[in-house]
Amino acid sequence: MRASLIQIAVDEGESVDSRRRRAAGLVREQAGSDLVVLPELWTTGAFAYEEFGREAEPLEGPTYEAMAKAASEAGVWLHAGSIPERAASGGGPAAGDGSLYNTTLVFSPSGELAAVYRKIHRFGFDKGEAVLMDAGRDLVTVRLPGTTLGVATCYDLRFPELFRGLVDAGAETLVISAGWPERRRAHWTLLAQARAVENQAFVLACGTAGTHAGVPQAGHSIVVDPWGEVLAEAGAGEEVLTVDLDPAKVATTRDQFPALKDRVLGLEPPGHRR
Ligand SMILES: NC(=O)CCC(=O)C(=O)O
Repeated sequence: MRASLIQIAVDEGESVDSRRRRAAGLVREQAGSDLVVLPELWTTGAFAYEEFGREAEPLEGPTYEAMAKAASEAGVWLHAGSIPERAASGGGPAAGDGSLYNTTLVFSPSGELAAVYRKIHRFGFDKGEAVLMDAGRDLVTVRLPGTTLGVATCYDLRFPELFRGLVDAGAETLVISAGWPERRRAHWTLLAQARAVENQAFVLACGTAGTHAGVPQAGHSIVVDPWGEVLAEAGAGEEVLTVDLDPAKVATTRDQFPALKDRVLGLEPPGHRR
């Protein structure tokens, strides 16, 4: 399976329309790959909080249209990163007409919508995304020929229980789209490897390059195999990271080193038994 991670630069000098056209062109250039991945909130920038409401789109808005078309023209499975989605109804904290979500779209090679994932862990503590957007509730997996994707977004990477839930639902390839800042790049690399090792799964983590809202982005998109080996890692700038994976490696790793079978579930809290 050939996967291409498009680490697009999200700089303030470029309009959303221009970046959308450029992203579609980059997806089309990946014809021949099986799976193409874009990062989190690449239309606005993950830290451009003021843009979220202004640039929010309905699910089937301009980014959906452009990405569905690009997926079918390239003939690839497309994890189209995420968009600020204004849901048709709801009424989230700062949403106005409807709730805002950080929403991932996945398209099949014929351009059909295959999955929608709304980010569960919102970043910012008591500001930014955490107050502007609503939280998704549902884990999402997507069956591809040869592997099952488990979908997660950026800050989700810090929450191992989400990934265990995806593995329990059959995920073998964990795809994380992100807008991770340079300041915490060491966490990004470490956590990507940890999620691969503990879940004995491939990790495809695609971030952004550039600087928006004064936040330099880490880049360094990374692909890790189920043994924790880094198969490929991008630099800091805009780049397409392409890697060939053998999906069967998940089963062989889990058979040869069956640590997942040794899980002990339902542990009691301290002091429960006297
Ligand atoms: N967009 C995000 O979720 C940022 C996450 C982040 O910066 C971190 O976890 O650190």
